[in-house]
Formats: sequence, C-alpha cells, structure tokens
Amino acid sequence: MDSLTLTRPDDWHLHLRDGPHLGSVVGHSAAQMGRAIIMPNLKPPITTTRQAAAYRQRILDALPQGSEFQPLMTLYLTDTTPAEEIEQAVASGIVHAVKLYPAGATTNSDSGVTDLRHCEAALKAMARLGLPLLVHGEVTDSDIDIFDREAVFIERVMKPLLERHPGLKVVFEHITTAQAAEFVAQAPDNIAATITAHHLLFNRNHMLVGGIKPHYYCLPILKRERHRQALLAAATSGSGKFFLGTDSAPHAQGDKESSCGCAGVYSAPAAIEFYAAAFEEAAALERLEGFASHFGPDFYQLPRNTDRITLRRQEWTMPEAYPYAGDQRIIPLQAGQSLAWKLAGKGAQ
Ligand SMILES: NC(=O)N[C@@H](CC(=O)O)C(=O)O
Ligand SMILES: [Zn+2]
Ligand SMILES: [Zn+2]
Repeated sequence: MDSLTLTRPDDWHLHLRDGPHLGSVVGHSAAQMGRAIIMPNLKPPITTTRQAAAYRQRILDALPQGSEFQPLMTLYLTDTTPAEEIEQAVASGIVHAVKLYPAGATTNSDSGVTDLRHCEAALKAMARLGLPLLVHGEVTDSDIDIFDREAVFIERVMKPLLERHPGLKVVFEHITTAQAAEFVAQAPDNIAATITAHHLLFNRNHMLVGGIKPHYYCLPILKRERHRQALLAAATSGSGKFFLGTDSAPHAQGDKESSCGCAGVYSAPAAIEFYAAAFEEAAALERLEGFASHFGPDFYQLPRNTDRITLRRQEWTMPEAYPYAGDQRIIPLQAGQSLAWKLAGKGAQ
C-alpha cells in the first residue's frame, strides 16, 4: 500500500500550553487533526468553565488563518471542585471532560487531587450528566517503583473508583502497560483508553541504552518491550475502547536537556505519520482509521469528521528542531530521522 486515505483524525489528548508557546505549536496539530481534547494543566490550571472559555478563545486566536480545528476543552479536577462547576461545564457546551491528575504525578499536577474521595460531589455530577473523567493513571506513593505506578493505580484507585461510580465514563489516558490494556479491554463500555504514538513505537531501551535520551522521557515512562507489544495489540485490535491521543507535550529544549529534565514528548508535527508507522509494523494499516478517526468521537458522542486526509509512502526527514516561543527551540520526536509516511499537502517543515 502506497497511499492511505482516511476520515480526518482527532487527537483525544493534547497539550497546547499558552501564550507564545501555544502560538508555536497549535498549527502542527491543526494541520492534521479535526479536533483535540485540550489538557488543562497550565500554570495556573484551568479549573473553571470561565477559564476554559477564555483559554479556548486564545487557542482559536492562535490558529493559522482558515483553520477549522476545534479545541475541545477540559477542566482540571481539584479536591474542591464543586458539583455546580460540573453543571456549568456541561451547560457551556465547550467543556467535554474533566481531567484527574493525582497530585504530584506529572507536569503541573501540584494542584491535583490528593485523594479521590474528596471529589465525590463532582464525580456524582459527572456520572449523572455523562461528562467523562480523563485519568492520568499513576499512583504517586514514594514506595512504588516508577515502572509499576500505572499497574498499581488500577488496583488502588481505578477499581475502587468504578465500584463507587459504575456509570461514570472514564478514559484511562496514555496507557503504557499490558495490565492497563487488559483492564480496559475487559471493563464495561463506559471505560476507554487513549494510546500515544511514542508508546506504540518505543520501549525503555530507546530512552536508556547507549546514553540517556531525554526527548524520549515522558510520563507515564516508556516500559519494557512486552508492554509495547500489548499496546500495539490493543490499538490494532479493532476495539472501539482504544483511540488516538498523542499526549504531545511540548517543553523547551533546555528544559528537556537538563539535570532535572521535564517529562513530555513532542509528536504533534507528524502525529498521524507516527501512528501509521506503528500500525504498519503490526500489519494493521486498515485498522488505523477506526482508531484515529472513529472510536474517539463515538465514545465522546460527537459526530465523526466528514473530510478526509491522505497519507503517502514518501520518505522525509523530521526537522532537528522547531522554533518555540520566540528564541527557544523544541525538539520533536525522531528529530533528524527519516519517516516512511507523509501527510499529503504537507509543506516544508
Ligand atoms: N506526558 C508527559 O510526560 N507530560 C505532560 C503531562 C502528562 O500528560 O502527564 C506535560 O504536560 O508535559
Ligand atoms: Zn498525563
Ligand atoms: Zn498529557
């Protein structure tokens, strides 16, 4: 197969940042995706519908002219999010989900939830109104090894949560383990998961063998090959529970290449090309459209996109860097490396 046409995909997990950083990155996603679920972990976080509406307008203002990209906003759940805020969010029509960051789990999660039992009122309102909870699924207990934090989260947090709120819609975000893939596959239909391109393409050796490679460092951290294989199997299974979420998370080069480097992989400039490479490795390119373009809107009860994109088998080189907020640089996933698929109509990068 040398060309692949599919319904325009959406990105169900995206970090766009704000201000000049937003302006540097939003065009990359808008060139590929119809819509994206926009993560709320700004400084300060987006905790109210009013803030979400203002952030949405800043995103729309930063879009390239003529772009029809639609940002789907989220709220950042805190220990004190009231049920009324959930009601306002649903009534607004612009907020499509609420994000759970366990406090301390990842970038800008300091205001996150210390104990999910504090959030009962908000969770009840979400279950009643059908507003999905998006979960960064890692425990933060210091005694739990970083490679085990997702698997332990399933037992300590996810299962008790779903016992208390069996009807709540939950997306287990950026899953990275066989345990999470298995848990979601066996759960009822109100539970789904996003999978990133980098967790489908790479294991922890890519990050740690032959020198430490900070641009592969993200959270949840890359796992061993067995887990990558389980994720590939889930993504290409044809199950509507697994869909595309890049978790593209830009950080300036200097913040990544540091003695205490930030977590996050910047994959937005070639997101769909990365996924095509992963699906091709699994000999499942015909399943890419369901994963990238159908299952996400179906879960969120939104219409599928009606326009299409075409990917061509055409080698090209990912640029070494992109400009970021004026004088900074951002290093994309697979910088300087050759990619096999290219989105038709893509100009010079
Ligand atoms: N994925 C990451 O490694 N980083 C994300 C936060 C997140 O999604 O956990 C970020 O905002 O930088
Ligand atoms: Zn996360
Ligand atoms: Zn994320």
